Amino acid sequence: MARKDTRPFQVAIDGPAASGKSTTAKMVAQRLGFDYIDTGAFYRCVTLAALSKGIDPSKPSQASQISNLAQSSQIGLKTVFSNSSSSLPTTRVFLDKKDVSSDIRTETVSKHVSAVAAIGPVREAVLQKVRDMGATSASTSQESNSGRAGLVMDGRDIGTVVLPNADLKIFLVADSRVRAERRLQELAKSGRKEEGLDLETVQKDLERRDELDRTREASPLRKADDAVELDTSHLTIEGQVDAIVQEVYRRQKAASSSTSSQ
Ligand SMILES: Nc1ncnc2c1ncn2[C@@H]1O[C@H](COP(=O)(O)OP(=O)(O)O)[C@@H](O)[C@H]1O
Ligand SMILES: Nc1ccn([C@@H]2O[C@H](COP(=O)(O)OP(=O)(O)O)[C@@H](O)[C@H]2O)c(=O)n1
Repeated sequence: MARKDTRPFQVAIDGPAASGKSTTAKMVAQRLGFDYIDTGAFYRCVTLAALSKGIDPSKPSQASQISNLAQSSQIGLKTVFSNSSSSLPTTRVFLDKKDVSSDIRTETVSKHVSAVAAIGPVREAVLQKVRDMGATSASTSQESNSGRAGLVMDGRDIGTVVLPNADLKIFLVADSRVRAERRLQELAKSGRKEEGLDLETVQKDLERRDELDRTREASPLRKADDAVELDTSHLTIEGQVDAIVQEVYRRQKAASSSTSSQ
């Protein structure tokens, strides 16, 4: 799609759970000098806020309390990029000023987050917060390698709802067994693996969450018509990052030659 204005180059990355979205998005942002927003972290924060108040997100009667929490919670993200292209950027997540980066990644939060994200008013509140953050980052973005600022956002509805005019939309997929193996390994490595948690359970939970995300009424998980699908099952992280970075360069070049020929 040719770009009509000078707004930052936008990359939207969507896909099912543990398909590699946030790792890839962060590394793409680092390579290009773009900003990064992890929208899943917002839904995880609302879920954590509800659970810590003793609210059970699986009960539909609690939806309005959870929606109020989504509105009133203050959510912040801080991504620290590295100068070395081989080291992974880290994102710290703050809920009402408290660092909850680790607390929002537990299996308990993962188990409940899709029910929370299916509540319409919760999505409206999160969408507003994400748009506000996107607008702030657009004005403070680093200059990209190609002299342009940009933004990478990942989630479930970025290409369809949050950034419907994104310059590049990627839909990341991977076999659910492979995704479960990667998620289990990640939990073990970070010390967040709960006692007795096995591969079957992780795979079933990812599949259950994907089903909820795909079938909900409000902004379901789906590939945007103009998204490029990338299957990461047999790719390395570097391979998938490189494929996206090359596509950004290709589109930037095409957009600047179409502007200069006008
Ligand atoms: N191509 C890949 N090969 C091996 N591991 C990968 C690959 N892509 C992602 N991962 C790992 O899979 C796990 C899940 O990736 P993550 O980026 O958190 O996914 P998502 O944001 O889609 O949930 C992470 O531990 C990440 O390092
Ligand atoms: N844009 C988004 C991002 C996440 N979500 C919800 O938030 C949950 C957690 O997102 P996440 O990106 O942190 O999940 P993982 O793929 O990392 O497990 C998803 O399962 C969705 O239910 C959403 O509905 N819309």
